Amino acid sequence: MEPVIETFGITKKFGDNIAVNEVDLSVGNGEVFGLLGPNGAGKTTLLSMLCTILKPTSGTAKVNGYDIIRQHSDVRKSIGIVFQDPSVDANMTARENLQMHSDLYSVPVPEQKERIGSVLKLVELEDKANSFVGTFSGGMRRRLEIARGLLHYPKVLFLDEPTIGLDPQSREHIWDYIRELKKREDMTIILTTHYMEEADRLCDKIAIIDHGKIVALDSPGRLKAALGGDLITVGTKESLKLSQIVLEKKLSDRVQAVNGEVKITVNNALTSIPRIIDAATASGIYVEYVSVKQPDMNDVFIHHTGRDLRHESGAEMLGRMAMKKRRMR
Ligand SMILES: Nc1ncnc2c1ncn2[C@@H]1O[C@H](COP(=O)(O)OP(=O)(O)OP(=O)(O)O)[C@@H](O)[C@H]1O
Repeated sequence: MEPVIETFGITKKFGDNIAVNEVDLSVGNGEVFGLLGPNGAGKTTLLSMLCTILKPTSGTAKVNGYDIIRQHSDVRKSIGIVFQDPSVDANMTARENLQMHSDLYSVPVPEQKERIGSVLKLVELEDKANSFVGTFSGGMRRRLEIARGLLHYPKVLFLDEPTIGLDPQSREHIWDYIRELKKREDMTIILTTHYMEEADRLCDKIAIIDHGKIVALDSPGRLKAALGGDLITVGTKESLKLSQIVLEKKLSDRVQAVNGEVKITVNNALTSIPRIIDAATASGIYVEYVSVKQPDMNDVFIHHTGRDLRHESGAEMLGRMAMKKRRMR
């Protein structure tokens, strides 16, 4: 099967900073493909190059068979973009916003009314068609932006952090629309996220990106299975010291100390836990708690990047959103 997106050593440098570093990846038709990574990993930069908003420093990519450098206007016509930059006008109604975009993208006039009705229906905003966008909640605006990105029948939809800052219920709604789109319109969807649950539940494939490089790429199920075994989490103030002891005593060779916890992957937790606690006690380390589970996406992420994203505060998230919006202008 011919990939819908294919990148060839695509690279973007900002001065000495290599934001995207020789990335090769391919996305198949009809896939929901997630770029998952910590702040500054290069997700938005990669997406922006694929959308022809930014030009690569070297390498290139094909989107829908078109080269992003030589055939950028063909790429643009064949894709839908929903980025962080607020792209709907608060002083217009939902329908007026969509009407303006249809004209901009030359959606044939006889088809416009039906198309606008159909995208509004998809994001459940039909009854708000004539309301001013200024009165919409954050989630409703995001839904309208997605509807807008779909008006010209794109074959590929690019979504930059589609649910950032939304409450859990609005997030679930957006996930439903994305799933529906994939099913109904046979569309390929590529999105960036730093929400583990979003990547896990929504994406067919996930590329974990860190320091501009893809460090893992597979289906969520296979990424989790690759970690294997039981994951023991030990809470202690001396997580670094305990992780070294576990390694020295060969209790496991997969150990990471993150945020006051030690994550230890073992074949059998039942036999390993007493030995880990004995080793800790013998070294005078106080163990606050111990838990066991099968690895989830967050563990996959920690395994590949050495970082835990769950600890981002609301203020950090808002700061990041503001910075992104500034950069997109
Ligand atoms: N226009 C720009 N000028 C200079 N540096 C930039 C620009 N855009 C991005 N960068 C830098 O490139 C790197 C990758 O940024 P990018 O926004 O792609 O990361 P990201 O994974 O989307 O992160 P986040 O989730 O925080 O938005 C960062 O170090 C960032 O500071």
